[in-house]
Amino acid sequence: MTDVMEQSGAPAGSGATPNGAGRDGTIAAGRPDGDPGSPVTGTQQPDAAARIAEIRVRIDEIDRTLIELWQERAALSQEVGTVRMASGGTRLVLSREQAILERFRSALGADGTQLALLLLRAGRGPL
Ligand SMILES: O=C(O)C(=O)C[C@]1(C(=O)O)C=C[C@@H](O)C=C1
Repeated sequence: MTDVMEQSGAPAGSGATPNGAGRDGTIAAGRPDGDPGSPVTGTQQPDAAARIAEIRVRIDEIDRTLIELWQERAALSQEVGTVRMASGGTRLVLSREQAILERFRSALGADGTQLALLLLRAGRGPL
């Protein structure tokens, strides 16, 4: 795929969205062997391209950590729910959810609220 195609969005009829994800959220592999390879940097300037590649190493580390933490949190949240319901308690504790929503909102603003809603849903399922 060329830079021009990257900038102008997905090829017509590919079913992909501008960020590269398909309608179902999956990312198509860039190579036939399934290895996504090294995505283009979006610049032709070598120094800028080198710096972008360097920064992306750390971004990829952060993303891996976020995914691990997301999965760990969801598993812990599910365990809390299982323990509570097995002991005759409620599936949810809304006051606790409110406190978590407020924690994320005060740290990150409106996006924090959206993030917290997704985190809570990952653990206890949709309301
Ligand atoms: O802390 C709890 O009691 C949980 O059950 C975990 C959790 C969460 O994911 O943070 C999930 C459901 C509850 O309604 C509140 C919070």
